[in-house]
Amino acid sequence: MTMSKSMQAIERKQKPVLVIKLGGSMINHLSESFYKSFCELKKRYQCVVVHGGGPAITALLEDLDIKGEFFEGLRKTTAETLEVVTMTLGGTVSAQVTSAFTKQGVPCVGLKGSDGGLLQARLIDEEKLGFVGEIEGVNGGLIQQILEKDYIPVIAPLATTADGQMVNVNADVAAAAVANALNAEKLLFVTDVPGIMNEDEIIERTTPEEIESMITAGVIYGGMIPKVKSAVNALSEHLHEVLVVSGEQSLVQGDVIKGTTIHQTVKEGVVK
Ligand SMILES: Nc1ncnc2c1ncn2[C@@H]1O[C@H](COP(=O)(O)OP(=O)(O)O)[C@@H](O)[C@H]1O
Ligand SMILES: CC(=O)N[C@@H](CCC(=O)OP(=O)(O)O)C(=O)O
Repeated sequence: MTMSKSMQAIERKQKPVLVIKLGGSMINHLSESFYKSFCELKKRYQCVVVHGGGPAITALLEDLDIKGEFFEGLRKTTAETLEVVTMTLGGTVSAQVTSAFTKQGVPCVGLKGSDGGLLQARLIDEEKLGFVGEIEGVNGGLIQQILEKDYIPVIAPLATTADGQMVNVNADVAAAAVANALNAEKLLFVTDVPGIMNEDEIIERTTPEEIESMITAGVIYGGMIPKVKSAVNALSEHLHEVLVVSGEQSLVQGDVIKGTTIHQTVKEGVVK
């Protein structure tokens, strides 16, 4: 029996939101089992994708002989760099992600965060970082409208400031802001490692306090830092768990999502 349109709409609204951030490190290496498990998750969640593209930006900057510089995982973005960032994230990478999903039979719509006020930002520190933004608003209504049409929104982490300046936003930061705006139940960071590692061991569950110590001890470094910091900032009364998972394998094992789970600290029965 086929479901009426209104029944389908009710069923969709009852599904919790899952935000999936696809790391640039993984975009061209996502496995068949990743896509299969994505389709499984799509039955249980309203999925929203935010993609990165750091390696592709770096490669094009090198080809063009433009010097790059990072501060705490954020790319210094001059006007010249911003042009490369915009064409890479909003052009090549966005099209690569949407065409890969389309090939797997997943209907999706690629959007730049600068479209329709989707991601609104302010400059963090123009002198030090140039055109790099932190998110101060998300047009969640626009994302909901796309979900209502049964398309997966695929968002590039470009944003605009109040006076219309395009800015570059770290994709982990953008994904966390989208998850918060949509009261998402889960946020997944899909990357090129099976989770947060301590030497060769995967850490299955961890808390904001442990993460702080792992950063200080140098166990967590480089590109993992913006990811775990965004994860910790994203934890809320709605979002109890953020996961770091690999895109080289299936995201799920049975009903359980594989990888490292970052969860709130529980103290004497109180979730903090
Ligand atoms: N404790 C850690 N566990 C796993 N990976 C780590 C850890 N600390 C740093 N990393 C690095 O973080 C990388 C993932 O971040 P990044 O390269 O920015 O990926 P993405 O493009 O997916 O956002 C890993 O490939 C690894 O080199
Ligand atoms: C401000 C800033 O650093 N923006 C990032 C945006 C892309 C990104 O975050 O991609 P990954 O997830 O692949 O690292 C950059 O320019 O590389």
